Amino acid sequence: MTSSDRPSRPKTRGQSSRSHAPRGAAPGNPAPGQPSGGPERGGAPGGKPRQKGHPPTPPDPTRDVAFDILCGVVEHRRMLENSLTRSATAHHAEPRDRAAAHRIAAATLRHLGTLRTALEPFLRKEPPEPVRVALMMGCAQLLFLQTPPHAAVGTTVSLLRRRKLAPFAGLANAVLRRVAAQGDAVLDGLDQPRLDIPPWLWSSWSVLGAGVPRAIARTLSHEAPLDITLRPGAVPPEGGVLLPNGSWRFESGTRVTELAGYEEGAFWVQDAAATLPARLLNVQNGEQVLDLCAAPGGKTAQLAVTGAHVTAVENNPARMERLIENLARLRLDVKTVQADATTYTPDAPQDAILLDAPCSATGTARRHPDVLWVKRPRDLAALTDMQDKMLAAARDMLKPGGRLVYAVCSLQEEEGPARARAAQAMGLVPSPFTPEELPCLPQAITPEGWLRTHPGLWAEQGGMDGFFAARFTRPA
Ligand SMILES: C[S@@+](CC[C@H](N)C(=O)[O-])C[C@H]1O[C@@H](n2cnc3c(N)ncnc32)[C@H](O)[C@@H]1O
Repeated sequence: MTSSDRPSRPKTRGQSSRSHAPRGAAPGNPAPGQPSGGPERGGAPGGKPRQKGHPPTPPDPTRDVAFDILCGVVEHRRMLENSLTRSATAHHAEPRDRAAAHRIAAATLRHLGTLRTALEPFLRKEPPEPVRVALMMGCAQLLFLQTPPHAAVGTTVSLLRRRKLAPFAGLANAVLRRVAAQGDAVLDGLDQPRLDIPPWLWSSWSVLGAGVPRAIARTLSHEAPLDITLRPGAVPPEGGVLLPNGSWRFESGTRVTELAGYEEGAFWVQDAAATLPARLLNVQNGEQVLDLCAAPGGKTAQLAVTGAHVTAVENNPARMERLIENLARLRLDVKTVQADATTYTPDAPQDAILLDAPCSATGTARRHPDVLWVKRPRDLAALTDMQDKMLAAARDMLKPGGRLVYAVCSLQEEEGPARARAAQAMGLVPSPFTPEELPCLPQAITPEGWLRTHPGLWAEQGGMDGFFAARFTRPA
């Protein structure tokens, strides 16, 4: 993380000096510490910790995996999913440990700027970054996950000891006990929405309208609900709410595999906003349709249920496997091709193409809060270059008069409006969307006839992912 991406911190630090070291010990945490950046009380002369006297720390794959994920994001800009798989294997984490680790890591990432700033008054010295990560993780459990204080404090202290950071166990004990004692008061006066979005993203979202960055940030502070798309005629599982676009929404934390009809292929997981680009391609029964960049296949499924002849192209073998599994569960007849969308040549020119291009995915930060802290402005150039190559390739795969919808789950200008203009410069003719085509969300159609959704829309129902889409035709 670069310093410019970090939320600004208050300059004054004084509360620690007014504080008193806590008395007593949390379970599994026998030595109360001191509220300073120094080593745990009882350290040997010369600053070396005395390890004697502490019982062995119990294994805790949940916190180990969450800590690895967070260090991966904060220190190495590694995506959450990559660290999750690697760390879960290393720590022999059971599925429920993985799920719990994901929940802790995601809550910490959703509130990363707030946690960093809230901890400042408790720290006299800057701790090493992994220690700060452990403190933020402990704090997130206390303030946002309602973990009982003894568990949040004790597990953080044990984690530091397991990770050869024992000299900071006392600091963690003291700081987290003080945070637990003060509770939500530690958040008083903090502009949480502003702190939890890196400044470069906040300012880049201002073009979406006054107040939009704040509306987005508010939605991103909550876990996203689960949305599904029903196949035509299927019975919706119980417990969902019907959204204006036809998606069914379930509470966050709902296990999709436990919903009635999952095994039978009655529905697929798809955010409400993600349903819009394929819908706006207006695919008809019998048309030849290409889905470029198809996995995991929500949009492929939408195209296939129309009765069109769909070919799904995906270059990533693991994601292709997932796409094939999903299509098999849904019993949908789709031709799948593992290929690079920039060089693939279809057997015949196509009636319609959906290009859901790889992108920064900043529109999906509700589900993937790591995106906020992993992506940098300089990552955009390689993505926009790839998007242009894909647009040019897609143009050449179309019949004269054929339709193309370009879509990205990004909120960034460079990947949205700028690419639509690039497509026009490549000879593609704009075919603007109209608000009448989208009566469920007319406010998402821009004056240019593009689709722009963001997480602040339908906020009272839990928001939606951010998407940009534009439609074109190939001239005759
Ligand atoms: C935004 S995701 C697609 C989501 C998908 N359309 C859906 O609705 O489920 C982009 C996909 O493009 C794939 N991809 C990236 N580069 C590609 C390339 N050169 N050729 C084909 N697929 C590519 C990625 O592996 C990823 O699965």
